[in-house]
Order: sequence, then C-alpha cells, then structure tokens
Amino acid sequence: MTQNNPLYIGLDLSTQQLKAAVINQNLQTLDIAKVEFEVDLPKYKTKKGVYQNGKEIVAPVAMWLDAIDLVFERLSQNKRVDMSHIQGISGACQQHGTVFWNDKAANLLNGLTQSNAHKTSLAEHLAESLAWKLSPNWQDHSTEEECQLFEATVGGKNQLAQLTGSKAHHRFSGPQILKVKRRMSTVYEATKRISLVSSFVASVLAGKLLNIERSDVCGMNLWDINTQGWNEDLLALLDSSSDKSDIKKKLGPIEMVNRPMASVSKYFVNKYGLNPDCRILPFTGDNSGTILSLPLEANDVIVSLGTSTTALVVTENYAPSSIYHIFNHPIDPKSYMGMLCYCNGSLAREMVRDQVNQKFKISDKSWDKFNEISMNGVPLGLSELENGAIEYKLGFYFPLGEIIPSVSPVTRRVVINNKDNHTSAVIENIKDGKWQIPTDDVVAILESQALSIRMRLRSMMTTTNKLPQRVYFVGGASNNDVICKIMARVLKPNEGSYKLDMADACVIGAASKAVHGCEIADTKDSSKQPSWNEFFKGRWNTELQIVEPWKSEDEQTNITYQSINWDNVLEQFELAEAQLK
Ligand SMILES: Nc1ncnc2c1ncn2[C@@H]1O[C@H](COP(=O)(O)OP(=O)(O)O)[C@@H](O)[C@H]1O
Ligand SMILES: O=C(CO)[C@@H](O)[C@H](O)COP(=O)(O)O
Repeated sequence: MTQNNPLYIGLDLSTQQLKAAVINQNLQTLDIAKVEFEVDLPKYKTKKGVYQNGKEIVAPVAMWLDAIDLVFERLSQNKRVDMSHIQGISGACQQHGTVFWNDKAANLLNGLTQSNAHKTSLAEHLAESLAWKLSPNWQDHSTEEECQLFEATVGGKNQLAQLTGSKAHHRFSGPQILKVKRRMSTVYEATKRISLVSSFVASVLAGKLLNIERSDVCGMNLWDINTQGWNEDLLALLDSSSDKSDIKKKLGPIEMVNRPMASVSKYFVNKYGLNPDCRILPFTGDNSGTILSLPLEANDVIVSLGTSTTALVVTENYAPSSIYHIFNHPIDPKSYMGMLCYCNGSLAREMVRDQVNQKFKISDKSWDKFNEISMNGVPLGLSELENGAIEYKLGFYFPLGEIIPSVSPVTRRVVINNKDNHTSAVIENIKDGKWQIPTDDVVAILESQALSIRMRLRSMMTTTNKLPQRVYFVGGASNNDVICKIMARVLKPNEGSYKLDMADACVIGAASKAVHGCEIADTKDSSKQPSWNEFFKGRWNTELQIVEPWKSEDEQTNITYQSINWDNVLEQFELAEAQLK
C-alpha cells in the first residue's frame, strides 16, 4: 500500500486503561485517545480495571472489547487524522494475562471480516467466543503451588531462570494456565486456543487468531530463550502426551519477526473508516513496547511508573538470574530486555496520597499536598542525634502482595540508628513519636521504591560505579515532576535523570513498532531494511525529546543527598527488607 501521508496506530492495553496514539513516519504524535476502564466503562464495576478476591485478581475480557470499540470511536470522532491513511497498527499490552478462546472463536472472529459485522459491537459479536469470560491479571498471587511445580520440574528457580529468563512468578502465564487446568477443568477443556492479552487484541483487530510474539512469550515461564522454542519439560506440566500436541495447538506458533501478520478486519473499515489495506503487526507486552519509545544505549534505564513500576534495560548479554527478568527484545534478534517489576507502584503511592489528603481534609484526589510534603521533606528523614549517631527512615509499602521481594501484603516502617555511619546498625520497628504518619511516609515511599530499584539494578549495570548512565522516567506518574525528582535523587544522585517529552512512552513505542514493521515489509531489498537502532536515525532528537525539569535542585538538599553513604543505606535497606514476611 502506498500513501502520501502514511499514519500508524499504537495501542496500549494496560491495567487501568486502553490508549491509542496516531503517529507519522517521523514518529511525531498526531492524536491520542484513551479509555479509562473504571470511569468510561462503569458497567463492568471493576476497581482500577480489575476484580480482586483475596489473592486472585482478574479482568473481564468483554470490557476490553468495549474499550477497543470506544477508543476507535474516539479517534474517528476527534477527526484530527484521516483514518483511511492508517497503514499499520501494532500494540503493547499488559503482560502475562491470558484469554481462553473456545471452539467458536475462530468462526466468530472471522465474522468480523464480513461487511455487515460492524452493525453490532465487538463485545456482542464475540460474546460466545470465550471459554472463560475473565483473564488473570498480572497482580494475581494465587499460583504458589503451580510455581513450585514449575521450578521443581527443571531443578529449581535458578535453572528455570536460566531456561526461560525468569524464575517462576505467580503472574506468569504458564503457572496461571496450569492453575486453570488443575482447578477449572471445565474451562480448560472448553479452551481451543490461548492468547496473551497482546495477541488477543491483535486477533480482534485482524478478525483471526494471530500468534503470540517473540518478546511477550518470555512472560510465560514456558519459552526457552536459549533454544528459542517451547521447553518440553515445562509443557509436560500442561500436556502429558508424548508430542504435547494439545498444548502446542492451544498456544499456537510464535511470531519471531516484526512484520505484517494480517490486514485489519472489515469491522474496523466499515465502522471507523480504516483502510482495508491497513496491516496488523505483532503486538507485544507493554514493557517491551516501552523500550521501543526511544533509542537506548548500554546502562540506560527506563523507569516506568505505570500501575506497576518497572525498571527496563536493553542488553546484548543473556545473563539470566532469579532476581530479575530477561525477555527477548521485541524487534532486535541480538538484544534482550532486562526487567525489574514491582506490583506496588502507583496504587501504593495513591494510598499514601489519600491518607495525607484525609489528614489535611482535602477531599479530592489531588497530588498537591503530597508534592508539597515531598519537596519540603528531608532526604531519608535524616537527623543527627546528640550522641553523634545518625538516624534515618526507611519504609515498605505493599498494600498488595509484592513481586520484589516476594512477600504478602505488608507495611513496615523502620528507623535506622547508625553510629558513625557504621554498618552495625540497629533496626527497630517504628514506635509512636519517631515517625509522623502519614507525612513521613511521603518521602519514605518514593525513596524506598527507588532504593529497591537501585539495589537490584547493580547486577545489570556494567558501569564501574554500578549506577545507570541515564535514567528515563515514563508512565502515568512521570507526569509528576516531584515524584520523578525524589526518585532521581536516589537512582542517579548526581545528574543524568530525564523524562521523555512525550505523553505515553509505551503507546508511542507500540506505534513506532508499526512504522518499523511496515517499512521492513515495504523495503524489498533486505540490505536496505533498517535495523532497530538505524531506524531512529533522523527521527529522534535527544535535545528536543528528553527533558530534565528537576535540575534546579535546592542546594542544601543536594548537598545532603550527595553526602549520603549510599552503600551503607543500601545495606540497611537490604537487611530491613529481608525481615519482611
Ligand atoms: N500527576 C500524577 N502524580 C502521581 N501519579 C500520577 C499522576 N498522574 C498519573 N499518575 C499515576 O499513574 C497511574 C497510571 O499510570 P499509567 O501509566 O497511565 O497506567 P497503566 O499502567 O494503566 O498504563 C495512576 O494509577 C496514577 O496513580
Ligand atoms: O507484570 C508486569 C510486567 O511483568 C506489569 O508491568 C504488567 O505488564 C502491567 O503493566 P502496567 O499496567 O503497569 O503498565
């Protein structure tokens, strides 16, 4: 397809919302539309996009279908772009979640390619296509038994990490699928095909079942990254037959190249004015999409402050460990994505914000008071006692069970009393008086989230001081300069922390993936096809596209931060964290 003004869509279906961005070939954003599940689709009665029942956390699949309709309706009603110029669509979706299709799914999806399909909604049309109306969410913690089976099968967590890039995690698709097989056998028996959230959205757009993609498959604990194939021993947990044909059919083949997989279905052509030649490219995970939003160098770190907090690096070195994740890079076959993922990110910060607002009788959800307290707060709540000892505060705020460290819901406040900065500190649980709740929690939550990242990033950095070269903040909470600033002071105390001058990195990464995939397909001479790094040349201007708004630091705070013995603080942080259950 040739177009004078080719445009591309990126979609980001994350925990709390679906976003769509339209960009041009130069990666300039022309329009963004959003659907917030709790607000825009109240009939599903989700809280922050999910249903929670103890350790089980799920989302309704029909809500996502309604969100897809609504986001396209909003884009087409905005009239900021000509929808018929859209040449390619890719996406990046919350990771690990699975959609269980039944034997009617292929036909019902195919029905979307009929010219009259648009007369109904996606949710109505596909209502009978699901073996289970819910999808496990990445915040779920209910698969402890299944995780143990996964690790035992290959000889332990380190072995599983060596093979699949991660130790067993509650949220990973393999343990979640095994849970469905063991505890919901009727659903499993009715399941013909299993999509990840990413391949589910791609399939709906194409009107046919599309494959899981090379990076998102690494969030399943089933894919052997060394051989780039399914691990037969792990598949055997799901299918005891000698050829594992049932589970292999359910999972389908894996899409290893970023190239068009199908054309958009007639449903979107007739209803929203898309061009029938518009191509659907492989959809990836939201973190994998985020690393596609800018050119990254070794030791650059993206800190994504979405519902989850993640720290992301790109490396050519496959050095798996049970303390972090390694995924295939979504485009570059020579690279990998390293990741830390925290469950208690934005929602834990919102909890502290709400407690602060309640104390100060502020009825709305404003961040103003939280920000004011952060700005006036003393780093680490440091104070010098009369006997020369130094006291400082560390807090752990996990209203949901945490991934790193793997603990049940807990809030813990500790004061470190550190004579002469010596490591033999006394760690006390907080008693009344030393800790002002909730005001002292404000700096403590931001610093402790950043300390945990700094501590764990060390094993992924190759710089001599084990600090990142640059830190880029992205995701919802990166709109808040104060949050970025406090976290930046811990992660990169001198300089070199930035935020992207773009609304939503993940959705832009997804849209950029669409541009790249279409260009590769349209460049017949393979020697002229741009590698992922070459792709950014001429389309990315660091001076313009990243900003460092927190540079003008108050001098006194700066001095305090730089004089902190961080190794000592990290040591105490690690000790305090190890005491969490
Ligand atoms: N100005 C702000 N200050 C602090 N947090 C914010 C601000 N704006 C958005 N957020 C946080 O961003 C989160 C949503 O992040 P986002 O990346 O959009 O979500 P998702 O993970 O669903 O993609 C919200 O839960 C909210 O707490
Ligand atoms: O579980 C992970 C990554 O392993 C999460 O990062 C999810 O992918 C959800 O992301 P957001 O909704 O926070 O973007």
